[in-house]
Amino acid sequence: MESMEEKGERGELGPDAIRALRGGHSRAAFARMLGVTPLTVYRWELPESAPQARKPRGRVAQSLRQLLGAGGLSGVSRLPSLSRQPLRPEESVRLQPCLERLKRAEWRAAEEELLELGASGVLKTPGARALAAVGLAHLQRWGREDCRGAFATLLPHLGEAETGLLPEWVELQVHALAANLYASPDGKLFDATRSDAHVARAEALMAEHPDADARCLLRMAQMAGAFYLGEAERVARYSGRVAEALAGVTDPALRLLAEDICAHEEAIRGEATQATRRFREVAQGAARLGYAFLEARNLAFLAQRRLDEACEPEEALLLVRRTREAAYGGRMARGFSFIFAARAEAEALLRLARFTEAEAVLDEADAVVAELSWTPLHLAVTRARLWLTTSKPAELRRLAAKLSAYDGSIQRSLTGAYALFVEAMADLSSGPAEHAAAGFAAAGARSMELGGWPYLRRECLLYETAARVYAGHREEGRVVLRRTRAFLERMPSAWHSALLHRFEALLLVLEGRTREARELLEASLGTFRLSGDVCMAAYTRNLLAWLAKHEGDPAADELLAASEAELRRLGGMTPPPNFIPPSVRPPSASAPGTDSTPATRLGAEALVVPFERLSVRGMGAPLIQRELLGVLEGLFPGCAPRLEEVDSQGRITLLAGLGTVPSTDEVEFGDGCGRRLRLGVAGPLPADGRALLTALSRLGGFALEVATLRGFAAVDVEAPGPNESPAEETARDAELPGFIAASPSMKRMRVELARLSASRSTVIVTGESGAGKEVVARALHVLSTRSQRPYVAFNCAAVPKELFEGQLFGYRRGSFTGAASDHPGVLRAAHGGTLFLDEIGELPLDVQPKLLRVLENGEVFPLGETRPVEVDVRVVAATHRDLSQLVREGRFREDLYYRLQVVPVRVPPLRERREDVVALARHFVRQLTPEGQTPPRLGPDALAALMAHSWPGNVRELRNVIERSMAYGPLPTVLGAKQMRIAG
Ligand SMILES: Nc1ncnc2c1ncn2[C@@H]1O[C@H](COP(=O)(O)OP(=O)(O)OP(=O)(O)O)[C@@H](O)[C@H]1O
Repeated sequence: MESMEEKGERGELGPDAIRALRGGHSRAAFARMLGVTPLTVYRWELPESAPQARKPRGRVAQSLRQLLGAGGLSGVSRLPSLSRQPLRPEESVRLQPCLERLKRAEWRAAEEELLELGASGVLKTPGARALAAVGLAHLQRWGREDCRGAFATLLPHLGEAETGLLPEWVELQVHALAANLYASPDGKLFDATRSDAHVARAEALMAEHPDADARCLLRMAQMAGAFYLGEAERVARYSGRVAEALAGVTDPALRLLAEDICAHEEAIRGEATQATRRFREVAQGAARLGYAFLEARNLAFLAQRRLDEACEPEEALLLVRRTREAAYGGRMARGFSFIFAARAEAEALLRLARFTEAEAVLDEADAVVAELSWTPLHLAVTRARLWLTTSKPAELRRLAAKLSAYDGSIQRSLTGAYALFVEAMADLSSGPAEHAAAGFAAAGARSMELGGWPYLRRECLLYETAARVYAGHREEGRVVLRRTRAFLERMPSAWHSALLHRFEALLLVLEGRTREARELLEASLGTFRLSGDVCMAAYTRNLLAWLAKHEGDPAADELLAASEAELRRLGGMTPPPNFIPPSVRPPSASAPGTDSTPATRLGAEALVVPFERLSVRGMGAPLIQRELLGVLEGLFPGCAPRLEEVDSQGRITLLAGLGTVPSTDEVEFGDGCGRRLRLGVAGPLPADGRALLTALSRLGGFALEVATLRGFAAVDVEAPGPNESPAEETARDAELPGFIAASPSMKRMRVELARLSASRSTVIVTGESGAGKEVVARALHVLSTRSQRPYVAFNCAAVPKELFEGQLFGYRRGSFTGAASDHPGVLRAAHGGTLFLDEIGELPLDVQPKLLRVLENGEVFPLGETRPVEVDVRVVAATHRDLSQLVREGRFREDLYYRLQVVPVRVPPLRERREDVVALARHFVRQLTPEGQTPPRLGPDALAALMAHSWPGNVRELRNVIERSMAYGPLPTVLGAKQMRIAG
């Protein structure tokens, strides 16, 4: 027998050689390795005399000869690189635009083009077909959240990647995507080992083919793998790597996706405030890019976060609706985002006591969970709360059993910890409270063992406090209470704090401190009532009625009857038998030493409840404002309180309360972030009323300051500008990409600017230096029907007086010494478009009548011309000076002054619109980060420093500060206050 080497040398590729080469491989596998069909291999192996027999030719023959030379396939796991077929030029040309579309999240167009390409037969090489499949699978996974569809698309090409048939850079793409698909939130697909194997293969290829986008995809796969395995520490580690990998990513859709991953990691770590900001930013970025999946997903998370901040449930429902709209618009499959949106929706419905609807929403989401073979843990807390409220212990036990029986691959251990939690909820509902307390403690401890899952821990701590109280464990109750409080300090949530107040009140009753208990219950009731939590408000009222009975209040029976009727009316919300601890039952069962005299409500005591209500951590600004008014109404019934904002010109905007009744007493205060507010009441106040009003306004001011500094959503994606729908606002953002408007006043202005789009009227923009007058002028142009025509800016302060006229109106050659050629002048240069005349106050007196003529007749008289020239220009003028003062001083013509005042627009100084500070700072950080690098984050100390500064130089000063802070050395990951060096 001839050896392989001998055959290789002779280069003979007869049937025997082929069969020997194929060895133990099937024809199909061998064919796949070579990129030919099994039929071709069959023909090679036919006796040479057979009519169908063929011989290998060309490049394939070359590879086979090489293989022969190398001693055959044995020991070769992949074919030598020659068997990798490069893409043909025409294939690359056709594929490139589709891949570019994917980067811009233009899923629909990309899909159509890729499918068309596939069907057209243009893609001949396996590499091109695989690349098209990667594109399709990518958009299915990250455009539609359809992991299964993506997997089905990619699967046929995984084999090709295994056999080394694809060009290496294409193989890398296949492995990167496969790593992510095996780390997907679909229990049927999830396989961390396979995901890791693909990561390893891709890493090996990346040594030769560095690819920043693929690297980021791999880090995302690792982070997702760790998350779905429920390994909190690894999640943190890999998320840091995602953040690092972000640096080189150029693909905008991928960047957003990676940002979203980082936000999730922050949320998992319990850095809720920071996460909220990121969710909001990603949702906005996604809306701008038209990236429905990310928008939907982040809106769902925002809804959940807003519920933590005790927003009104209706607001959360609105966000959920927007999530669904985005998902629908993006033709998304029902997956991860659907489940999270449903959870927020059910939570909001529960607060509105719409129990049946909440249950239906959860059932629907559960069906999706089952379809995806996903862990049921993410709906467990909401479910448990619902069944605790509606007293369904049997259902709770069934849920606990379901959770502990879960044997899927996603977050199995964590699901077990949730099972313990739900079991404890069942005990709280009907079993012994001691068991419940021990159960919550065990579930909390388990969450810590698993690396610390703060959301589960928060629930465990909170309900353990309640259980300890019901079990009559005073000492342990205090200890857990302290722990829960400390936890909520780190992870503020207004809603959970209000609930904790309620449980704390029960503990106080147990300790015989009923008056303090009442105060806490009232504070908690205030928060629930104002935030529209019908359900919790009803429970708290019921406790207050019990307390009244306990205190021997003659009206208690009536109160109790009314409260129980309310609970029944709300859908059978009878408190479970042990819901009221024995110590709160009538006096016979009360603890010794109980203060049984009705609470007196005089002097300092009157402030306890208001102070408690206004100092709940984690409230957003709107809730604080309403709390402030609610507290005033409680203290001075019928006083018609109202809260207004006063700008630097003394203009008033009503923020809350009724604006119809004139105030008889009012105090002004700051919100610590540059805004002046005014709290007013109508009607006579008691003797110390004004002092009380002042003290409350101060406290309200602090609460607002904290809320703003922490970034609790006062103004954000869900708060559109006046008369503007969220969709319109998003559209406006897209139209004016560099125009930052986060504050209500700037949002209002943006709407007004758009309304002026079709008008030709002259606009005068006033405002302090650096406030953004030119930015407004440009925005006017961009939004106007003239946007496709020229925009010309002319600074009246920068041109010597003698050249002024010529520059503005133009001149003919020779019309004055030095006029060597014709000059059209800026007015004619702006024909059809917009002329921005900056520093109009510097316009020389003798030029003023000529400009007036242009404004009145649309006629320009260039120097040296005998006839006027018609121009169609919209003039936008700007000044930081007081033009009326210049008129009084005779330095500005009155007629021109009035002509300019047709449409005045005032840009407020930055100190009057604090909400813009952080948004602008982030915008500048992004703008000033060199291409290809990751913009640093602004650290909390930097944010606080930015918010505290008064910005006399306005936006320009802010931009300079950011520029300076980024000017030295390599960019840090986080920009701190130290780098800012804001002038004092
Ligand atoms: N709303 C905004 N969004 C983004 N950037 C802004 C905004 N407002 C101002 N800026 C930036 O701040 C800087 C100053 O703005 P601008 O030049 O428009 O101020 P100005 O009021 O015209 O100043 P001056 O009175 O000194 O001419 C510019 O870099 C501008 O890009």
